[in-house]
Amino acid sequence: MYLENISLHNFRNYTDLKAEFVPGVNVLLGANAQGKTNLLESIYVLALTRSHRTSNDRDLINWDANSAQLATRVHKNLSSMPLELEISSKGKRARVNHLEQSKLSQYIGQLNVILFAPEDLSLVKGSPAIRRRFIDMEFGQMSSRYLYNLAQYRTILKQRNQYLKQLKFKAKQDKVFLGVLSDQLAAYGAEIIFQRRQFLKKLEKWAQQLHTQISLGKEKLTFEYVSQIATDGLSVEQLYDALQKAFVSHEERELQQGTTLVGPQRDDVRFLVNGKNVQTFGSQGQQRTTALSVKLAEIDLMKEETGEYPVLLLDDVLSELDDDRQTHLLKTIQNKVQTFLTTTSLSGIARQLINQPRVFTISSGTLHEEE
Ligand SMILES: Nc1ncnc2c1ncn2[C@@H]1O[C@H](COP(=O)(O)OP(=O)(O)OP(=O)(O)O)[C@@H](O)[C@H]1O
Repeated sequence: MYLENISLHNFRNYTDLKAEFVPGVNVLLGANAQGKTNLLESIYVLALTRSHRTSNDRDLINWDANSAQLATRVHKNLSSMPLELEISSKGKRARVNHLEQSKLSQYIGQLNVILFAPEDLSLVKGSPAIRRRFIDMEFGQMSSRYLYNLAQYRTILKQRNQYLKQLKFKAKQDKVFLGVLSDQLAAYGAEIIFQRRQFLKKLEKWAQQLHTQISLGKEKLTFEYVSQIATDGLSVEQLYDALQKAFVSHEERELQQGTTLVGPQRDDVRFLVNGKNVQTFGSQGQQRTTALSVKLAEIDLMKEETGEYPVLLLDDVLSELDDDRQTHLLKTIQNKVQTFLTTTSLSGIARQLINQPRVFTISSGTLHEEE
């Protein structure tokens, strides 16, 4: 799939922007703080209805305005379709083919994007929360059922945590309602863990191939799902039973601490290179290769799952990669993945590897196409 164009009204520092893109590589060139990342962010927001760098939607609206409008035409399945998103203090409204969607989860998935930024190294080096967010965001784009399970789980988790806090201060504890919440949580939690494991299995297959290529056959990348309960090879029903048992065995501690201690909100994924945890034992280079392989693997996985390649957003990453990795990345995307890449200079980029890029210069929220 690719974006034919974009139109932004009062999004960040773009008061009025209209641009046409090429299906190949679109280079966004400009000095610092001109709006390069804002433009990538707008594409990300059009895909996922939320930003990758702020959870406060107000930040996305121009400081002098009350609402922002974003629109694009997405080309896929040999035709094209308009997507529109409005962000205001009242919330978000999304339209597909001019039809308003009653739920944002119905809108998400029409446009698939993969964002790659320098901080993606934290996917390997950072906290488990970063990896959970990665799984949830990427997998959520491919499965509305997963998004639904996640939303249900989060709502019940919040209720259960509130209830645990209340119980903590009660002399006489009525645990019947806690049992009901635990049961619901186990049901959604089991689905989530099952789907995550399936997703990771598929992603691992693609990431493994890429990692082997980039490391010239020297390294084998594997993934491991990390949870307080045993999850290996278990069905949804078995995971449900395991979670229920875990809630029972953790009940005393949960009551003391006033929070839920087991479940997918605490799980993690470990990346292993030649059987060793790359987070603790990997060199800087191995960690970079792992992050790159995992991100690039998403491109192939999305194609496998949805039938279309996603749109790739590269925020200032080419200059961060050494020549070999840069070459690998550019060869992977060449002629198949629409790519938007931001850079402050073209000098560090192997331009000969990019087939007929369209170069836009960005300055103070305006765009000019270079001849
Ligand atoms: N809500 C907003 N309304 C108006 N302007 C905004 C808003 N949010 C951010 N900006 C402006 O956008 C600019 C930052 O743009 P952006 O983050 O896209 O920079 P960039 O071109 O990617 O630069 P760098 O190369 O430093 O990352 C800043 O000048 C900032 O003041």
